[in-house]
Amino acid sequence: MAEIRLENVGHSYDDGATFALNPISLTWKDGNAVALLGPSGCGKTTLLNIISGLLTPSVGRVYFDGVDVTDLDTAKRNVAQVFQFPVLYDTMTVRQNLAFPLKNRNVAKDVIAARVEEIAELLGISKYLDIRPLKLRSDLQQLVSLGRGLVRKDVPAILFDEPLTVIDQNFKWTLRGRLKEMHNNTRHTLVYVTHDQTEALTFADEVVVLNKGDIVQTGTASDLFLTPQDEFVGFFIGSPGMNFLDGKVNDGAVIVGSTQIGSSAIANGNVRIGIRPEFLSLTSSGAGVAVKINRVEHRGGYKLVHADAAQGKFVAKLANDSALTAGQSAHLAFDPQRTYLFRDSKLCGTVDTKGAN
Ligand SMILES: Nc1ncnc2c1ncn2[C@@H]1O[C@H](COP(=O)(O)OP(=O)(O)OP(=O)(O)O)[C@@H](O)[C@H]1O
Repeated sequence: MAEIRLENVGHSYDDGATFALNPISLTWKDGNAVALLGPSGCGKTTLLNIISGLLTPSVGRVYFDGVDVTDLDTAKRNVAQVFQFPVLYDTMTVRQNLAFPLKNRNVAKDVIAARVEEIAELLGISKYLDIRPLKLRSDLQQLVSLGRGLVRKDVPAILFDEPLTVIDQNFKWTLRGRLKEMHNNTRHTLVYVTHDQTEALTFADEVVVLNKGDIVQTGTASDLFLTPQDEFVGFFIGSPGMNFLDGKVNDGAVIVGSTQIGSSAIANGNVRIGIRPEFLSLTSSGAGVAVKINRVEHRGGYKLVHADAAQGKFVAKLANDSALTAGQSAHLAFDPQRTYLFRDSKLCGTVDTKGAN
């Protein structure tokens, strides 16, 4: 396994007129599981293909364990890859498909046999080992594809491009758990592209959030959830995402409408106040910003309350025993320790409880 380092790597598909991936520098530690997360078109696959060698970057250099591999093709980089859809040989059985990457490298027969059994067990496909893959459902075929990616232990990295797209929703949970367990045991360097935040957050040690060709934040699941550095991350991570209300800072006081919600040392001026639906409270009487409830959504274990304040629309995630109903007025209170201030989309400060009313 290898440390992967990118130095000022960027890519343009139109000779520099626009960049699908703006130049970035980063280092992923040997043995880490990294997820590349972002909406469609943000540059995830471009970045993955640059690492695999399918794409030569327009600028910058790629290093595996300090060795410059920028000009090496995929085969020479020796990485394992799993794509969105199955890539298998139908002239071979599942067992032979799984064995192929090892056989190709002259691994001893008994070692291959044991490893194939181990991977099949991990993926729950042991009973299909002697069948040809095209006889299987597409999700089972994709499991075989995953197995082919996972079977070798001597690769610098395993690269996954949305590998669970065709897998049944319920089995995805199981499989993610098994992949995580496998990673804990083997500490392969894994790079995993997904647009699904649950997949990224449950799987990866480190999540890289991309938007419009830029890395907007890199962090653990809780970094991204609790301290988004950018409004995009606040909104993109979480279900529903972070709320943003218009506010201002005036001589240290953080104010929404006419309510002081706390204090902050940042300069006077307008701010966007970011707070997650989990950390808002709504009461039918008392202090706080005046709001009107629009809609109450029952979600089984909790309620989502959609409301309007003069400073913006927002959603609060409340316990099932909340008695608030659509059409009524309410008061919004903030958890200052979980409230963040943004300017020009970037995090610029936090809120102190001092002065809150
Ligand atoms: N071969 C190509 N030629 C021209 N433009 C491309 C090519 N591949 C990707 N792009 C463009 O580059 C940008 C980034 O695409 P990329 O596939 O890396 O994004 P992505 O985040 O992986 O999206 P998706 O989740 O939809 O695959 C997009 O605007 C896309 O249209």
